[in-house]
Amino acid sequence: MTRKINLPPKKERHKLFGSVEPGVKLKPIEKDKMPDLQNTKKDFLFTIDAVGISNVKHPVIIKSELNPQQQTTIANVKMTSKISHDAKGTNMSRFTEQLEKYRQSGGFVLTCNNLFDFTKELAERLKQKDASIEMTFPWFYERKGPSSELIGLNHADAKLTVSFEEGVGFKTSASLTCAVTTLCPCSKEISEYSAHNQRGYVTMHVEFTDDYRGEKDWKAALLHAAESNASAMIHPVLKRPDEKMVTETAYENPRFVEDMVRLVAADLYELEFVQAFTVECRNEESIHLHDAIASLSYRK
Ligand SMILES: Nc1nc2c(ncn2[C@@H]2O[C@H](COP(=O)(O)OP(=O)(O)OP(=O)(O)O)[C@@H](O)[C@H]2O)c(=O)[nH]1
Repeated sequence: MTRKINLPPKKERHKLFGSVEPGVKLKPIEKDKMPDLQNTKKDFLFTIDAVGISNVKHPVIIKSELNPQQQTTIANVKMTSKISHDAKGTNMSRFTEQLEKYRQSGGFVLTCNNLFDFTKELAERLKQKDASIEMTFPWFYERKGPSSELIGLNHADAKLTVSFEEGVGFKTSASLTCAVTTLCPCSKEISEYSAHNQRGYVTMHVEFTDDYRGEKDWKAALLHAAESNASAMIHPVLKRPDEKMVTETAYENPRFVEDMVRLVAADLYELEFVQAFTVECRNEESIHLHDAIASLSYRK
């Protein structure tokens, strides 16, 4: 039989588990009477390149050339600024205040112009000459089966970074990691039949040209650069006719990890809004426990 419990009131329950009455409090409770340690001015020896907050989860609205053309996703946000050697600390609360301002104005929309305004205002709010924001988020896009045209959602990991510095201007960069299929050319060449294949992850880091304002959707462009050069694309929904096409397409387009980074680099080279790039490919080898990796960097 279940034991009947004589439940005390909540306050008593808290006491039972160790809560105590508040102690004597002598320190001021008014903001203007509190010491402001972080605003102490003295020679603190070193200038700090970046101080701020990271790992902030925040809903953001992103636009895309691919369907769905607008979506709300969760970004992991990092915001920083420099502080000079004569200031003890930054004002941490102002980073989240700035984020909240954008949320309350109808949601934080991740466009270049919005991030330019955001970083400039953040620098002003912090009374500093610079500010940066980095947004990492999953981006979802529709993918059709090649034969059935049945739609499902895929996603890639995206990162957009904007930095503002007084007298210098804005710097914008981005990264995208997406999954592809790669089929081993060596395996195809030496085997009587079949060829092993694997899921490859292509990561592209790009610096945008100074005049880029998001006219072309960088996410869709980077995704295309990776997928159009792979052995085959990854699909959420495949019926048998689709599966046959994907399998044969991979066999017709074998790729080493080296081939992948060079071919993707060629596409990024052709994108006018890209100033510099790094391409990495990591194949989760199906015939090994280890991964095969390659990377290259280029500045135009
Ligand atoms: N600078 C700094 N602040 C920190 C750190 N960790 C936590 N904080 C806290 O961030 C909180 C808010 O700081 P501020 O933004 O300077 O708060 P405030 O001075 O009341 O706000 P303002 O009126 O905007 O200047 C403080 O309670 C700090 O203790 C840290 O490592 N560095």
